[in-house]
Amino acid sequence: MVQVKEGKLIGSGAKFGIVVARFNEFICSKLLGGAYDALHRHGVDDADITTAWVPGAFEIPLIAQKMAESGKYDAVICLGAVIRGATSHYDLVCGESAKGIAQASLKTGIPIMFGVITTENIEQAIERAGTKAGNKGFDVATSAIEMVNLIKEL
Ligand SMILES: Nc1c(NC[C@H](O)[C@H](O)[C@H](O)CO)[nH]c(=O)[nH]c1=O
Ligand SMILES: CC(=O)[C@@H](O)COP(=O)(O)O
Repeated sequence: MVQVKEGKLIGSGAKFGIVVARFNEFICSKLLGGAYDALHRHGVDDADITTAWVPGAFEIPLIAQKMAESGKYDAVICLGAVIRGATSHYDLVCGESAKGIAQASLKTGIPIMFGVITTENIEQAIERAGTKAGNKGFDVATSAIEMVNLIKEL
């Protein structure tokens, strides 16, 4: 009989860190609201959520790793919005943010969720921050709950 493991979407009792970028705050605040909504609707109390604001997506990995290393959190949710400008800066910020978050998760063994939206324009960002494409903050927060419970099952 094949053993199948998957995480339940029950968040009560788990502790979550959130790292959110202030750059494009109009978008990121909506992502944060979506993450709070997901955590609350899956039973997470405000007392079990800690939110840290950083200047931009480039700074997310460091604070996410610090949170993960602290032992205080079962998962860390990273939220940001990188919107392409006129130069190659977009590619560097996206790449380093994604790589840094992934490396921090593997280094610490704590689920660190990639909730940084990377878009070609503001319209695409708005679509992913609570309009026609949903709210990516809600999605990654829900995935964080799943990962916390999956790890407990292993
Ligand atoms: N252009 C965007 C940035 N740029 C700022 C960097 O993330 C970083 O804060 C700065 O280079 C100082 O180290 N950040 C975003 O989150 N989104 C952008 O679109
Ligand atoms: C994603 C970015 O870093 C972007 O906002 C920077 O804009 P620009 O490439 O026009 O300097």
